[in-house]
Amino acid sequence: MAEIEPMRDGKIVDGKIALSTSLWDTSLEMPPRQDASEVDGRDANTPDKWIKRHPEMLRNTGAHPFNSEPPLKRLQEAGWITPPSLHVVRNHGAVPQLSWSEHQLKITGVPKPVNLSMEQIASGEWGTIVSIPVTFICAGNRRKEQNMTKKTVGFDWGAGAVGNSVWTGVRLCDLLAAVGITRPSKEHRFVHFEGPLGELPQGKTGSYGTSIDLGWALDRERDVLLAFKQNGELLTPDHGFPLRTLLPGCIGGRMIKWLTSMWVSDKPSENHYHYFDNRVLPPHVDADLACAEGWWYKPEYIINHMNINSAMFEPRHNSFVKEVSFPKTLKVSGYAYTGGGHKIIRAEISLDSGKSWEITELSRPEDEIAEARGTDKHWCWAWWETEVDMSRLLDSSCEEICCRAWDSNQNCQPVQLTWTVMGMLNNPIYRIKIHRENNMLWFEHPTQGSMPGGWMTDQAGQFNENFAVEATPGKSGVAPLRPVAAVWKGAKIDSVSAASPSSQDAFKTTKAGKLVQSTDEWLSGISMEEVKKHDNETSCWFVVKGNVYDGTPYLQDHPGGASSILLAGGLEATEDFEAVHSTRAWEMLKDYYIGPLKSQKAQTLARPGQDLVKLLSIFASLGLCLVFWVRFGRSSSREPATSAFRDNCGQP
Ligand code: HEM
Repeated sequence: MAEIEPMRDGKIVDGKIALSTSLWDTSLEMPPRQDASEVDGRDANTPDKWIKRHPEMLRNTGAHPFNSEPPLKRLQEAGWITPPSLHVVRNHGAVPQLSWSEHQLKITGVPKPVNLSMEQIASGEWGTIVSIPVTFICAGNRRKEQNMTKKTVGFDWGAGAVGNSVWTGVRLCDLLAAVGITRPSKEHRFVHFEGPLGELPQGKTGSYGTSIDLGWALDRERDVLLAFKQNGELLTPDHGFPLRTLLPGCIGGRMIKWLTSMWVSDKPSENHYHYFDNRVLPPHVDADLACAEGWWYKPEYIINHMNINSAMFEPRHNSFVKEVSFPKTLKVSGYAYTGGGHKIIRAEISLDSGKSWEITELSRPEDEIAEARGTDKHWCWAWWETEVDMSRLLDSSCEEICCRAWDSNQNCQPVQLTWTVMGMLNNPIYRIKIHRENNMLWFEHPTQGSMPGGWMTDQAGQFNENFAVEATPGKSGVAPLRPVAAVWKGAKIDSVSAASPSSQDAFKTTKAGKLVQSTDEWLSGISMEEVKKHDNETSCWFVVKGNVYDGTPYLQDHPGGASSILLAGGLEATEDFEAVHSTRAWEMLKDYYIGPLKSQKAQTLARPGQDLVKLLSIFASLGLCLVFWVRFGRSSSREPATSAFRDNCGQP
């Protein structure tokens, strides 16, 4: 083994990491890590207050749990290899605090069960240590486009839920061989992975787990790793320190972080998240039907391998070119990825809403690595770019720039979005709208992840001066003669128009919700002062759309964990609630209603004795808070939950 695949322990030498190859040596330069130097104020009151996170990472579920993607601009500027600090993170709850010296991986259900320390795993005695570049993608990448069409059960992700790093670890097939498993049998068909027990609110064991077919795990060509390093350094807590699984070509949701136990059995996983997460169901199935008809349990709807996808880095959202300084050409660039080890063979753009497609210049740094490895497997994203003649963009018949990619299996992205209840693997062609106004041209992406803006959102068509950036001119100023890939001769393809999401109407009733108690007084109106007093485990109220809810009885069962509700305790939480929840969750919310919020006016009238000076001082401090808030953004999670992540202003 060691002869055909030498030990590659991921050490950085002269800024480079030697990769695992069998034919000749090759290495990859590592980008600057860009680690944060201090804990972000937004984490201060959460269980993750010990973790330093890049301040520009966009938070898609408020302050906690940390579900985060980099703005597209930062992702692109970081380069083809993504530093851990700017790499997408999906956490279902608090990050477990584990130690390298004490952590053990328990392996059972095998002929030679064993508990392995991290030192043992990293020693190379249980399998050669290998280093390979792999693109990691959250299956929710681009989900906000689905949510803007109709709310799914998942929270918003923009197009930045993707990162590419060099991962170092031991091959699962080698480790399995060392514990006595070299091929599937009737008793040995699935390999299970699980994180720490009791880590999460849901499921019998409270742990995140899944299983994959043993044949997949044993296939050396599929490069399944138990990884302990990312880009040459030990994993960061958010990426699974000290040990995680890494399944190239697969969705992130199957790669278990903080890996604690592994076993082999004759049945697939029964873990809660194995069934109720990472599924693509047919579009007619909503959350209720999925439960009523058992769709979660149908094995064919599980998702493992990534589908083909692409998106544009440039022109950036809200970027512009002014008439006085129109460049000759404009740079159009983006990324593309696919699953299952296939490779992206071309990326195309269309300037006529998909009737014809023109081939762009593709960059696939992985080719040389795959060659040196002697494999046809491709696990990394491809980048592409081209330049477009400004005269074509100025022509009013050009309404949008679209992109799509093709892979070596001739898979291509669909023209239209297909809605599904979890909104996963969303991959229709990516469309940037072109606006012509005030002697300038400006560009609008479909969404912005957790940031406001985008032609699919309520803010469609609104140019934001505060975040405006100049679009990048083309490199050479001469548009290449791009080969036209295909021309659609059929009926006109309409460009997709902006769909306004229908936000939930304010809920009105005179009765308390089924699961809480209220009083006549509260049902006639509750002051914000009263709400503020209920901000802890014994009584946790929050305000959504002018109504007050008592979330206390739901703390322990909440899928987002008790801390998400506690963080909203005593606060106005409409925007954060809206960002995350499905129609079903909005229905459930009604059961926790305890009364309407008293309007500011009503509260003032109810206290005629209050002198004017006191009122003025309240308004003055409110004004000051607002100025402070707008100026510095939110740094403490005890500030109003509303807009918790909207002010994180690194515009993609
Ligand atoms: C009693 C009130 C609440 C109910 C009934 C409720 C219900 C739910 C449900 C059913 C989900 C699963 C996803 C879905 O179906 O939408 C969920 C997820 C979530 N909720 Fe709530 N929720 C409540 C309050 C809150 C509050 C006040 C916050 C914070 C503002 C919050 C933050 C979250 C987060 C972050 C998740 C996502 C967890 C993940 O997927 O990682 N929830 N909630």
